[in-house]
Amino acid sequence: MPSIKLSSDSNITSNPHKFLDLSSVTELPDTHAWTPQPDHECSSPTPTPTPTPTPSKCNDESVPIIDLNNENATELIGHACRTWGVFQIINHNISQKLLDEVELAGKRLFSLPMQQKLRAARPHDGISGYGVARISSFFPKLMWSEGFTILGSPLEHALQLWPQDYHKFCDTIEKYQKEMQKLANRVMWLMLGSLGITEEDLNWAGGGGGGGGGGCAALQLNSYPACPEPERAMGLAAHTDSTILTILQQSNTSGLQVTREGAVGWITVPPHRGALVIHVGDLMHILSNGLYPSVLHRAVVNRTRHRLSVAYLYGPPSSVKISPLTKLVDNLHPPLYRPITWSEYLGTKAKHFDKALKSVRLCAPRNGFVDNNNNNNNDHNSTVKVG
Ligand SMILES: C=C1C[C@]23C[C@H]1CC[C@H]2[C@@]12CCC[C@@](C)(C(=O)O1)[C@H]2[C@@H]3C(=O)O
Ligand SMILES: O=C(O)CCC(=O)C(=O)O
Ligand SMILES: [Fe+2]
Repeated sequence: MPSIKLSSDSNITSNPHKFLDLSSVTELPDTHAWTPQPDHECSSPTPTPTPTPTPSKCNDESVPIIDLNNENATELIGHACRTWGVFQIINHNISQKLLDEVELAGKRLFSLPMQQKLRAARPHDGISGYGVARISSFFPKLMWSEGFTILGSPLEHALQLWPQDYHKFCDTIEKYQKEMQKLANRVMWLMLGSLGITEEDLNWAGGGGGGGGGGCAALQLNSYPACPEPERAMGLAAHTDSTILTILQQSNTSGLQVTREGAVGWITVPPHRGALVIHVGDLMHILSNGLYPSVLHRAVVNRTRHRLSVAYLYGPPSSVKISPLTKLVDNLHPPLYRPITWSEYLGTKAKHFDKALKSVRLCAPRNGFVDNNNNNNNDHNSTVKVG
């Protein structure tokens, strides 16, 4: 498991003392008042999610739901990645019991008194622990959420939060990390398989057999308390994930919204009990040489319901340089991105946020014009150390 440390010159601030105890606030403070957001479908409670979602082919309106037992899963996933950059999966073999347990562990954590949570506050130059969203510094207003990031072992944080009774949290998180690692590796190989990529083309990723070899990950617990004025608040501002892929578990309250090229506005991803959402991340976009878009997404909040989400942010091992896969590159399709490690990319994201991908780009096709001049970014100072 990795240890990721932000270097001190990072642009990301993580001052936990900005924290209001959101669950006790009855009026939206100015610090959290965003201008009203279009497509904020958040003022009415979500009905209980449907127990058995119907797998669908891609259509224009809703994010596809893909049954991993479907014999055409590879093609369906490939199509969803090209057209949406996001899809939901069912029959993924993660037990409902484990999904419920991790949700409960998150609820237990966020319902602790603020003083206790602050004992595990994310250090100013760090990545793991309790804090506001890392991307907060790029926005003038604060988000209506609190987060907890775990890298590798949860033990240190569990001891800070529950000095006597840390076992329960650790057991659940460790079991979840193990299962998610296998699933992330399997889904990654389904995504790559549909591009014709085989094990010989990618030697760090440990094959698609579900052994889980290769990647590193961060686990992010997000809590969105009920909000007195949801249409003026923002749970988690629009972003793409700096990952190969992200596995997102959302509790039974909707809030996740995505965009899709060609579609107008935000599209809600409805929660389905037992289904997991998969996001194509920026590093998969690079690997696929731009064939798979990384999905722009955000989380909105709700007037009456508390919402919890758990994101398993999956990336490559620290020393691996990620670049467009050789098989996808030829004279007609030059590499669009320069090689970059996950740590370097996290540093770039911390500095440039939504311009991060662009800053790694080699050639921007403009009316067929190839432009190699915007590779001006070495970002050595903002490298994030992984491993
Ligand atoms: C491995 C990762 C990926 C991180 C940074 C680091 C740990 C925490 C992740 C998130 C989780 C919440 C959204 C995000 C945008 C954020 O603010 O923190 C993510 C970010 C990224 O995907 O860039
Ligand atoms: O809460 C959600 O639905 C989104 C969370 C998310 O985007 C993240 O943790 O990266
Ligand atoms: Fe995200």
